[in-house]
Amino acid sequence: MAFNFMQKRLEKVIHKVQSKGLLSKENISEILKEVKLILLESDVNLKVVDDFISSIEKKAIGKVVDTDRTSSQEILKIIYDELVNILGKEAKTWNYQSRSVVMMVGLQGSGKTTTVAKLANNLVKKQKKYKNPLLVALDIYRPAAIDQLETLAKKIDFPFYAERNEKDVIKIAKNALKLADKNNHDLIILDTAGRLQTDQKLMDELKEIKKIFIPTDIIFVADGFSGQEILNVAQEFNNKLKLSSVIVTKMDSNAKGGAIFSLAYALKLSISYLGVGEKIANLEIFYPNRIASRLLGLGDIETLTEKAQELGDEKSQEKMFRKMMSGKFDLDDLLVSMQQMSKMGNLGAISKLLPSFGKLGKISEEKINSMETKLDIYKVLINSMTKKERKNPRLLKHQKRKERILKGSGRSAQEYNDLLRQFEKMQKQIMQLSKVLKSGRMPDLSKLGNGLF
Ligand SMILES: Nc1nc2c(ncn2[C@@H]2O[C@H](COP(=O)(O)OP(=O)(O)OP(=O)(O)O)[C@@H](O)[C@H]2O)c(=O)[nH]1
Repeated sequence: MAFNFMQKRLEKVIHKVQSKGLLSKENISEILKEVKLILLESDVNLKVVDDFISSIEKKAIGKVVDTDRTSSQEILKIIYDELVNILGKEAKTWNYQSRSVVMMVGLQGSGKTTTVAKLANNLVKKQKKYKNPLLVALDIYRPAAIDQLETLAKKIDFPFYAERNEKDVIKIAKNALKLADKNNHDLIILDTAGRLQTDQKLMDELKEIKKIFIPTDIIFVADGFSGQEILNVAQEFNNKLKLSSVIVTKMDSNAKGGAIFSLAYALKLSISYLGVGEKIANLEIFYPNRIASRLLGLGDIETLTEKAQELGDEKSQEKMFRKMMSGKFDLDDLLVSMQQMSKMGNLGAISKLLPSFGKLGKISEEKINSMETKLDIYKVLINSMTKKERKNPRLLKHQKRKERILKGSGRSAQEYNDLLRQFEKMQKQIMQLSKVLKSGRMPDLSKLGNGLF
């Protein structure tokens, strides 16, 4: 999960701040020392950390001097604002043109080829900004890169251009541009070979490609695992090519993500997206305010809401709600809900978007893992039931049916009974909620969600 390393540590400090209520000058200095250490351990550049801490210090200590002590909420707000400031203030809006040419550059293995497909998919299928994309393979030095891009292009059903026997990249680039003009491609994404910023010949090649295509965007792809050295690398690429933004990849793994702070603050480069997995859909727009909120354990309800909205159209959600309220919620509906939840990501990832100070946020990692396991078992059991049984859960009390389902699913009688018990409990809660809603009283939402686990 993105920023796991930093988030876990920062959350602890923030809890400490919250538990104090009022803070003295000494309290603040102590807290800032801890924050500084966390950022340094996360590979954030020293100069960036120093600027960040001294800016908070000035604002926070100023408040204490005015009032003798100041509230933890005010200090939290100052830390949050400074985080947003460091991360780039606002999300980078996409530079939409009637025809966009995007050039992906960076070190070897940073994730360029994967990101070409992810970005094309995001801009065409998700954001619907373009209709006719073309993915161009300009990495002739690693032959597998061409196959890799071709496979990805096929997966998303997008046109792809490569010349497997041509050794001159510039020729390929010129031919690709001719094809793009002929076929009116409105989004052209170039996958260039990974290279060191010190390799003059290859850096000149990028400049040549730039001259041919005159790209609207030159995106530097940085590996989230990068340490301090990424600053010099990006600086060199920026000097030679003038970068438009950065995409930081592998933020789903244990990458510390310190590079993001350094690139955004020290080089003033905008971070446009984060790569959060190997799948094509695993690309997230980078919103500085949402990331700051997540880092401080304040959750990211906006992203959670967006994920939920992506799951289904309003009509089908309303249909499901009506079904629930009329007491007709069956095991088929439960299966659909569980499948939709899996589409949002695993429960661990979802829980990271919730504020950690609320009831839900306090769920431990073990509990989340056990919930995940239970959901998987329930899915297997429901999949072994007939349509009729899912619609009429009462049939599931029959011994013969139970034996058949257990045999088919390979699960135990205890797990089967557990599913039925939890489902009944959930149905009762839904009925109670439905009565309360119909009576116009305010429902006690804290009791909801206890049903399944
Ligand atoms: N977990 C994870 N893996 C990623 C992500 N992005 C890329 N990868 C993986 O990182 C590895 C390298 O990615 P590529 O797309 O081949 O990198 P590249 O920059 O094109 O590599 P070169 O062509 O050698 O320069 C692959 O195994 C990808 O699946 C990401 O966001 N998360």
